[in-house]
Amino acid sequence: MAATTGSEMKSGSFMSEKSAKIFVAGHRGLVGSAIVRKLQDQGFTNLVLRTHSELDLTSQSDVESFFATEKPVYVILAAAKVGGIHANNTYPADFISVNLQIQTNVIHSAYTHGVKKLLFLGSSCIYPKFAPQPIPESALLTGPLEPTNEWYAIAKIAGIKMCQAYRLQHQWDAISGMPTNLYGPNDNFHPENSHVLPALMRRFHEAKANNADEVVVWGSGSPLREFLHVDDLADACVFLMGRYSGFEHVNVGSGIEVTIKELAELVKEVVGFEGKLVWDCTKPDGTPRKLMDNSKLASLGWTPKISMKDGLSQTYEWYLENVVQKKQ
Ligand SMILES: NC(=O)C1=CN([C@@H]2O[C@H](COP(=O)(O)OP(=O)(O)OC[C@H]3O[C@@H](n4cnc5c(N)ncnc54)[C@H](OP(=O)(O)O)[C@@H]3O)[C@@H](O)[C@H]2O)C=CC1
Ligand SMILES: C[C@H]1O[C@H](OP(=O)(O)OP(=O)(O)OC[C@H]2O[C@@H](n3cnc4c(=O)[nH]c(N)nc43)[C@H](O)[C@@H]2O)[C@@H](O)[C@@H](O)C1=O
Repeated sequence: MAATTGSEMKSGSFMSEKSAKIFVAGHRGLVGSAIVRKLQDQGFTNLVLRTHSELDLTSQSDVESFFATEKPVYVILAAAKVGGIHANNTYPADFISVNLQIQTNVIHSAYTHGVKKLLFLGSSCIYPKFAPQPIPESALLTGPLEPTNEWYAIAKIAGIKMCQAYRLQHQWDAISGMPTNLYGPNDNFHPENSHVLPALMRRFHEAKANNADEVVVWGSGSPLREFLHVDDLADACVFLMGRYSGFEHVNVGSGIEVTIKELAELVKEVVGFEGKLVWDCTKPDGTPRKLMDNSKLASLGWTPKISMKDGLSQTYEWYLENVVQKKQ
């Protein structure tokens, strides 16, 4: 069989089909909600959305009936079991099984029911723990994974491979984007299960409100992480839907890399906490560094716009208005 991988870049019709039915899976999450805002800003009028309780994407029969009935033309898959280092490390069975089920059901039913194009979202944790930095797309499957999130990473790698397999066998336009660590409105601010940025924002906020002297931060503070505002990611997703039809997944990063210690100092300043930091070295550091090589996406014509300073202030304002004030 000839390997039909699709053109690396073509100007698809997506951007001109403003009334085409688009299923954004996971539309109430950090990423899905940002994608909905971006699509609406760009004039897309026919979004089909389902909450988790309306459609459980782990149910193959429910997903199948949904696609048979709704017949979306485009799909953006931003529904997944997601969490930070502690959640990934504590619930490995959930992270591998739920993600494999959601993505397998959605990708297969989307193909079967004639969806024109699908975007699958993975994560920078798909790359080997000691990948070359910045990490090019070609580093996939070249070495062992970071143990704290290998179960989630294996599911995400399977998602990329499923898109590639359907492209090869059926010439179907399924693409994959690999975002770096994200933050922004509608993030998960759970004290243990969230990612580092929302976890610290909440912890500093609560410490300030309670006049605490210190805040505990996990690990050694030395790991490096790259952060991208979710509105930039959403912009990149719409860009990829309109402009990319290649076989290989595409990294989506910011190039903005800080140590966890620097991040803690930045969040502390934005929140206005004046006490000290205490490091809990019983907690895992995870991968030492995972900076994406963004040159592929940049060469297609996309670059991020939101600075970390603006992104952090905007996210803290959102947190105050939408989490803190709603609790009062
Ligand atoms: N956050 C980050 O830093 C990063 C995220 N990503 C990727 O982006 C995508 C979205 O992540 P993010 O927005 O952060 O995650 P969130 O947890 O914020 O949102 C996930 C969404 O998926 C929905 N969902 C989960 N399970 C099911 C299910 N069984 N049936 C239906 N819906 C379900 C959730 O609904 P409900 O809340 O009702 O359960 C929620 O709306 C994921 O693929 C993730 O891997 C990639 C890199 C970094
Ligand atoms: C996006 C990516 O996110 C996950 O990987 P991660 O980047 O390691 O995730 P994280 O944000 O939880 O931690 C980043 C760093 O920060 C430190 N850290 C300090 N203090 C807190 C803290 O309070 N909470 C958390 N969560 N981490 C803390 C923590 O010890 C670590 O060194 C994947 O599992 C997977 O979900 C994935 O793909």
